[in-house]
Amino acid sequence: MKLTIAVIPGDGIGPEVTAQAKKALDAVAEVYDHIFLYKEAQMGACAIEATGNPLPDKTIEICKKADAILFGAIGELKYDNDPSAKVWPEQGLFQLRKELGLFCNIRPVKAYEKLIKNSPLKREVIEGTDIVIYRELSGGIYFDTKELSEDGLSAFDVCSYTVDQISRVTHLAFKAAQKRKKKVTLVDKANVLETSRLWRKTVTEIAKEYANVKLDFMFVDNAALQIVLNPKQFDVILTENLFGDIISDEASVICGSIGLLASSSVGEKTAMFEPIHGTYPQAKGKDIANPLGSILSAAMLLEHFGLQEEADAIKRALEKSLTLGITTEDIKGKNQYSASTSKVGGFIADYILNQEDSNMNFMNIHAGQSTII
Ligand SMILES: NC(=O)C1=CN([C@@H]2O[C@H](COP(=O)(O)OP(=O)(O)OC[C@H]3O[C@@H](n4cnc5c(N)ncnc54)[C@H](O)[C@@H]3O)[C@@H](O)[C@H]2O)C=CC1
Ligand SMILES: CC(C)CC(=O)C(=O)O
Ligand SMILES: [Mg+2]
Repeated sequence: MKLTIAVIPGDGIGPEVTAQAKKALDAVAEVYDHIFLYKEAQMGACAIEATGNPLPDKTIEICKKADAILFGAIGELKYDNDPSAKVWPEQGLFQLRKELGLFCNIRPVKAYEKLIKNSPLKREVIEGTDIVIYRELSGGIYFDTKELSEDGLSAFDVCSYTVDQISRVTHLAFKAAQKRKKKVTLVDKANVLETSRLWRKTVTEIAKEYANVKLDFMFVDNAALQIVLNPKQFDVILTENLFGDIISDEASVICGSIGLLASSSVGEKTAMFEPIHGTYPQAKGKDIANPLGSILSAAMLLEHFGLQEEADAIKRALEKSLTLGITTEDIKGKNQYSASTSKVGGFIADYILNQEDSNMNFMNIHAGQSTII
């Protein structure tokens, strides 16, 4: 298959982790005889520095022409800490999601056997957890009117949703549940918010079309508790933009690190693949960030095009890296045995290239070390 992939590395650790995802894709292309062409584009703080605009027109054009988009992360402390900034990196991401009509962000969360001991949660709580969060991505409080009063003493952000926005993501969530454990949990705040009441009404109606899927409801404050108390009760979580953003970061604790969580953002015409984390500015340029979320996002990209065998090859390589303990310091703690971002990415690419004979790569990576864990 020939695919043109727009690559937006972004800011902070974005370029470092995206480079590892590309290595994995290149290895897949070689082994499975595909052609992946990359078109790099700027977005975020780097784009502001270069052009004054967090989302240059050229980036939109490259993304619209591509078959899919691989995205790192955007954002920089300089802008986070300047409330009076006129333009900021995150605007680029939100505008791109809008331009491309990306309305559903899919975030799988699972407990990896090898990493259960790395989670601060107990084994018996998280073992076997397999959740997928369907986060609405085009509406809600992130997208509607926001204003600071002239005297600077008050501000508002409007949260709005339409039935159409709710319906399209709901259908995707129910279709996913049909192929899984047949349960959808709608996370909302319907005891307080009018938008949440519209969500409940709309989702309840749509649920009738999926008779084999059980629908239940949970208020978001309780969901934040239940995700760490009893995550195994969830199958598909369906929720609005802000709640999905927050509870998915929380759910990443189940995996052992947010650096492991991947996502796909889908629209009618295209899809973007991105780790769920941000730019982790403290790690920028240090080659210590976990690249697995970005690499798994590349696997989701392949799945999107029906390349399941290829996606599975990436996932097996990832599992092997966990088994061998070739992991970054967020997993292992900072010590002599933690591997760098590029070494983890290199191992995964080599493992795919060498048709899964890991021994040689393992020796290369750990040359001079007699033990690894
Ligand atoms: N999709 C995007 O581009 C996102 C961008 N951001 C932006 O990123 C910047 C930093 O935001 P934060 O709130 O600090 O969130 P963050 O996700 O960048 O980092 C939070 C914490 O998660 C951990 N972490 C994140 N990614 C990791 C990785 N790959 N490997 C190991 N550990 C990792 C680190 O402990 C870090 O301190 C801000 O400017 C924010 O706006 C935040 C979230 C998403
Ligand atoms: C730029 C961020 C506010 C977006 C975010 O946190 C996310 O989409 O997960
Ligand atoms: Mg987020």
